[in-house]
Amino acid sequence: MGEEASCNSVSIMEAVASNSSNNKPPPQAKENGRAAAADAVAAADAVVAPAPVAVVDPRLQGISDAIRVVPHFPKPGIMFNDITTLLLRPAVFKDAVDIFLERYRGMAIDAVAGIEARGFIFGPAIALALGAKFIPLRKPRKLPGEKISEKYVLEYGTDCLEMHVGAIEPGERVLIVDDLVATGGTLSAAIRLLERAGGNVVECACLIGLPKFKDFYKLNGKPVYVLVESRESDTKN
Ligand SMILES: O=P(O)(O)OC[C@H]1O[C@H](OP(=O)(O)OP(=O)(O)O)[C@H](O)[C@@H]1O
Ligand SMILES: Nc1ncnc2[nH]cnc12
Repeated sequence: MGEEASCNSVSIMEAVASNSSNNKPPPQAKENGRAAAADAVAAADAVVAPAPVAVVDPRLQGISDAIRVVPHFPKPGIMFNDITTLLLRPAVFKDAVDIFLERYRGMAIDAVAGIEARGFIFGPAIALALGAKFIPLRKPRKLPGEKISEKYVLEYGTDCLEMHVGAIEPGERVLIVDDLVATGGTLSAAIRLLERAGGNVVECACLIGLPKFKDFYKLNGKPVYVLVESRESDTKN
């Protein structure tokens, strides 16, 4: 993959949403004999709708370049996207957090839920800057108090997430943070946990999304905001 191709200019979910919404007449319009009218509306839309403009944030390329790709880790066939190399570059680490803050300031986020382990690196920085509480979603047998659990399937195995009862109040607006979405199994479990406790999941935010899963970037009806696509090879680190 070329370096230019490795960055998204906006979230993948936003692109999916715009493809699937107002650009075409609904199918039932054709079925009930209003095909010509619907086509005319579509044609008018095509004339007046502004062409999408790809505004590429220059920080995204730096973020993509700072992530190391380790082939065949933790098992053969997995191209592991390692964010620890990004953490060694404070300016790039800050860029990533800043981009999330630019998106979520003003969205009345009450809580940031971080997924163990790598969501614990980005989530608290975002929570503190937003003035929101931080909720750790932990792997099994780590939380001492009363908890609820959700199992899920991973690219390379199965796992479970747990959350303390009482961490979220019903109706609170939650942002879920992790480093990477691959199958979406982990984020889906996190969404289920928070919703079972009455949380209002506003969005999920990840640094990296694997391109082969990009059509799935709406999970349990919740948008997933991704900064960069994963790189499948590594030439820089
Ligand atoms: O979209 P998915 O297919 O569910 O995969 C994404 C998850 O996998 C990784 O964590 P991992 O389970 O490897 O745990 P770790 O961070 O504790 O190493 C990553 O940090 C995400 O949490
Ligand atoms: N390819 C990958 N790189 C890093 N973390 C992951 N979690 C699931 N798939 C992954």
